[in-house]
Amino acid sequence: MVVAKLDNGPLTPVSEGTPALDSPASGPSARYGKRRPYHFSTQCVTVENPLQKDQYGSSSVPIYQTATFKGMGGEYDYTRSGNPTRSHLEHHIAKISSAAHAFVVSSGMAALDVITRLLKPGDEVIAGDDLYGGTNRLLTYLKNNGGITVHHAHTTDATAVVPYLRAGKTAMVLLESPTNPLLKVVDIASICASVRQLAPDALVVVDNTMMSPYLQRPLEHGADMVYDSGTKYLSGHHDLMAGVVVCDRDDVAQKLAFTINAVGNALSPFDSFLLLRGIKTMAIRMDRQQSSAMRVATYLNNLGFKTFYPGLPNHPGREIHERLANGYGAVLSFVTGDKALSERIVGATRLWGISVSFGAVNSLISMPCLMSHASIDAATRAERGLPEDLIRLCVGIEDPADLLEDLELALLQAGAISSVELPSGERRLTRVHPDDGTGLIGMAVEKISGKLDGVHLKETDPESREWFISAPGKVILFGEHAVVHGVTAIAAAVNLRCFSLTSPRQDGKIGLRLPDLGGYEEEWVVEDLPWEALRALADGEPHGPVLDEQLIAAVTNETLRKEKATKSSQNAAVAFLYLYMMLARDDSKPAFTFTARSNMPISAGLGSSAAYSTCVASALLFLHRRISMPHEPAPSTAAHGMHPGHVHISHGGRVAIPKETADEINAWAFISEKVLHGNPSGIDNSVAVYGGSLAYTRPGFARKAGLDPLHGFKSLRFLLVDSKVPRDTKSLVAGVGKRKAEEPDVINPILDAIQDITEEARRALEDHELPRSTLISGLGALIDENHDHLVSLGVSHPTLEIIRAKTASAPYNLRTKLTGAGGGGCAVTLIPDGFPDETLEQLVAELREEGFDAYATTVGGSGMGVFSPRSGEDAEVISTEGGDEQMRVPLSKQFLDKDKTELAQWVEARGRWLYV
Ligand SMILES: Nc1ncnc2c1ncn2[C@@H]1O[C@H](COP(=O)(O)OP(=O)(O)O)[C@@H](O)[C@H]1O
Ligand SMILES: C[C@@](O)(CCOP(=O)(O)O)CC(=O)O
Repeated sequence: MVVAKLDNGPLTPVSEGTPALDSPASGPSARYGKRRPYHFSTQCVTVENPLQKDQYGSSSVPIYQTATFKGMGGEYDYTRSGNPTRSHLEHHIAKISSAAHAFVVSSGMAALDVITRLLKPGDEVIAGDDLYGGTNRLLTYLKNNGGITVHHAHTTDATAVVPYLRAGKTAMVLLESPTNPLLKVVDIASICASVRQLAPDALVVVDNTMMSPYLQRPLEHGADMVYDSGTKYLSGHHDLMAGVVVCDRDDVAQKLAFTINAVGNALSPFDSFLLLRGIKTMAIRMDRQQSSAMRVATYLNNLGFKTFYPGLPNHPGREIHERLANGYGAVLSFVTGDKALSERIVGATRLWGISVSFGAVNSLISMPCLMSHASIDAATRAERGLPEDLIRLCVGIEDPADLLEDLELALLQAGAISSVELPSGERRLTRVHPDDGTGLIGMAVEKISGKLDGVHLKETDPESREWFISAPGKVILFGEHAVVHGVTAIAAAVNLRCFSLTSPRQDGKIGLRLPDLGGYEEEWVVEDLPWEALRALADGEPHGPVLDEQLIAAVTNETLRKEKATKSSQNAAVAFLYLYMMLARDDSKPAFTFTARSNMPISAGLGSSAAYSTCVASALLFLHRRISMPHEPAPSTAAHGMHPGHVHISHGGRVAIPKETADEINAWAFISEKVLHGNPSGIDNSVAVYGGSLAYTRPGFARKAGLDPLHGFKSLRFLLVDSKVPRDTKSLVAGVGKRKAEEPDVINPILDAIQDITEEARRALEDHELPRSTLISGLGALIDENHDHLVSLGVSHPTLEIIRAKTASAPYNLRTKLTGAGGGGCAVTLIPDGFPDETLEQLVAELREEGFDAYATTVGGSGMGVFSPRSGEDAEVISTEGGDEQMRVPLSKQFLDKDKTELAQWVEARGRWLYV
């Protein structure tokens, strides 16, 4: 065959005798006398087969979605053996590949399977040493089970195959160029010449997936067969799996056709249609992909990362590649010098998807040793020179500016580069070389302050680790609203919680991710925060009762400058920034991302804001080193020798955080609540921090203030019903306050009556002699009474009354009141002992039918909790393709992606939590 150099120019016409001839192969240059073949991109879109004209002239090839064809002696009888949609596709692929024959099967590996079935026991195969993991796996299988001998040669050196070539023995030479993932170039033409000379019967097979027929056509360099994973560039959209085999030799084609029919792995009609559709845009996609890939490779190379891409001037195989191919493709890889650093980079990208495979319109990032090549064992990977820290980038068609920016932010965030502001005001990016691992975390953090003052973090420093913190929501049984004005309230922690994760970053920024609030995500450069507005607290100085309005205004301004903020996300961000700044110390302003997710309804009266505030306060106090977290309690040891041993009575981590630490957290959670609510009583954050159940009286009023744990509460069952009517605690609390000021004679007696209720309830709950049935019926009556007072305070809502009526109706006969701020939100229903489960289920179902959500809850559980996973250990290893391609998903991504219903169980199962 003629060796055609494409240069985007005319294609070599398909070889003589090919069934693939059709009219669109020749183009519109008749005005110059002789018609010339169309260019490649034109060939891609002109799908026409003169031997298979459509009866209706449909301009797109129809999907013959049928297994069988009627009649006898027709062209098609059974789709395993042949199908018109697939025939069109095969004809088209043969045409654009300038091949005599093309076959399409169900995946790239299926293509290789069909090809290797040409081998028989005793045959020898020579393969490269930088092979795709799946290819390696199949060859190993054949070696162990098929009597095939496999030699791995360093094919980058064309002469390396020569010692293995044995006439009559070598049956197949398997090549790939450039190799995946190291982008090594193999001189296919020169190896083909050696094979012809030394083992003329051997078939040279080339995996051309990295290039596609657009950029490289190995048949033209002497190969016998070429296969592609059609899942990649040919289809381009990662919405199908396919494999393609092309060849010129009729005898080989016959054998391939036999195998495909015999094993039944030909591509289905629908996937054939999709692949045909994808091919039409292949050239235009790949043009964009490879020009962006060149920019990305140049960028990384200029930063000093060892980058593998045949288009780079320093690539050792560039000259050979340019002889063989018409472009450099869109896959490149680079090393960072540190596996953990590479994992952080991969985890920090957002636009680049973490995924195996390549060739699609979306850009992907992966670590081959953990993913596509994980099926090659670590020792073999090392032997073949596959670096464990290698990152592979597969460039898509997004705007290259976005891709570069996302990569740059990830490199910064991971600590692979630092951005330094020069005296001129310009920013310079510098590669940060990984540490040599002398107990330091393995990264240098250069502060973005204009001078390069490297700061090393130790693994033991809280800022260098990830931390989970969680806090419960609450149910107020008696006394909401009144508690703001000094009345005692009774509340308990519920088994719904807010969970947060702090992940360190190295780019001098703090990030806030609140997926529950419309996916709010923002970040701030720490140095650029409005520090001039801060009146810093002296060491140990408490915050004081009033918020610093100047700082509130300054941080509010910071959040206003950001897009996408709603009122609630903005409030949450203001609380976060206010605490961050108030708690910061001059010498340490840690950079990290704080992500919070909650499995309770937000703004429904269950204290989501206090649970969030507790997470924020704990994380910030801790990362600013205002508090320290306790060590895990030592396990029990048996007496041995002179040592008496030590008993550790298992408490599941409870009561491990000392009271002084909890008090400090509570004080700051209250400050965050003030930012969110204006005038909170402090009951919500107290429950979120201390857990359990308690009677709470706010300080500053006539009654004795305090926080007393209650015990009887724990054994009570409740149903929480969310009316789903949104409301705003701040304005409801302010509304009652206003009425109290305007109509004290009406409101004060109501508040006193509520105090009587809470005192009565408390006495009953603490009276252990009281018969259980008397307790339950008494509490039911108090619930009704308290609710009526809340109605008088003007904080009920028609939906809450509907819920009350429903739960009070037969056969349920239950007592319900609003809980929390009211105005919508949740109602709480007391479930007496022995209430049948089926009846409760029926009630829940009926409430759901009416559009409400219901949660059966246990109360009185743990308060705030903390847990730090060991770095790196917790990256989840999940199997992807075929069961043994693995990928490690960074903890922060897992946390973000977990389904809400599984969140609590997943987070709590990460390890040993310590609770207040
Ligand atoms: N999971 C969360 N993520 C971020 N902010 C939260 C979260 N939960 C609550 N908040 C903050 O708390 C506010 C809700 O407070 P509020 O209306 O009092 O409801 P609740 O009765 O649930 O405490 C939200 O608007 C938001 O500012
Ligand atoms: C109304 C009030 O008593 C409870 C507020 O609870 P919530 O925000 O609705 O969860 C106010 C308070 O105690 O701060």
